[in-house]
Amino acid sequence: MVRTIQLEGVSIEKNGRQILTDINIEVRTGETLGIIGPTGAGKTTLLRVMDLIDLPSKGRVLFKGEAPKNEGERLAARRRIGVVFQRPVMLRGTVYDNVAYGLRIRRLSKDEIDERVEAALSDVGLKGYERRPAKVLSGGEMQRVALARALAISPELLLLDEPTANLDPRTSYVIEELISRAKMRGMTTVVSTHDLPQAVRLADRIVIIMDGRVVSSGSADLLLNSDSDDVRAFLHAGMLRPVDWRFIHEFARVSH
Ligand SMILES: Nc1ncnc2c1ncn2[C@@H]1O[C@H](COP(=O)(O)OP(=O)(O)OP(=O)(O)O)[C@@H](O)[C@H]1O
Repeated sequence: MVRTIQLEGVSIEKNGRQILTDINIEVRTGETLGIIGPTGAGKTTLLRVMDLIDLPSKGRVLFKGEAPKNEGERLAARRRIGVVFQRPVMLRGTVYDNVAYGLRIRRLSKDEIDERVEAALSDVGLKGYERRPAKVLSGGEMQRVALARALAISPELLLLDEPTANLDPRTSYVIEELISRAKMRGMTTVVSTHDLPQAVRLADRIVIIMDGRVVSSGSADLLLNSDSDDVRAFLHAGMLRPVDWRFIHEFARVSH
């Protein structure tokens, strides 16, 4: 089985705080992996580790089977990863400039940049926004520009941190459809979310993290039938009894 990224015994400590402990996760090429967990569990930090920004205090991270051996290799690997964080950063300039950013760094031709920016903006439903200043967009629009920027580079790994947290239901639906279409094209995606039905709709496998540790992982069905106390505790922490969770799962399946 081909793996795009693997975390082996990864621990992260920041400012004297243990944030992630002994994480073992593999992301298989072509799959969508859902990361769910309560607020503060370490989901964003986990995505930062997968984006090769946060370096483990212990353990190692393999991208395409290899751990970057030096700074040059780490940066080269990072260029193959697209990421959208929860609070997207807009660069100065227009929407076009923002989406073109990674393509210019990669020194693509002007024609190819135009083509890719147009395709990515149309994918996220923002065709016609090219000339708008990015910094005055609404939160939801910024989120979509950030997603277009990540998709435009045709990443080998797409990391999405709560991609619909600030969006209205219709825009959330557009984004979910986009993630599903990217998956159909073979995109390897990791999506962190608070939204359990969303995880069930999008993910092939789900990892539950609590207090910086993986407490369970597997298909939605496997989690549903889990008799682990930790998983049940999470469902309760999310104000969901197992019976609600079961209902959500059925609903997600029917409404997909
Ligand atoms: N630089 C840092 N120094 C100290 N503590 C940190 C640092 N960064 C994150 N943390 C702490 O680590 C924990 C995990 O943070 P993280 O942002 O990864 O959680 P999360 O699961 O993404 O939360 P949320 O769902 O609320 O976004 C939190 O308690 C946070 O306060």
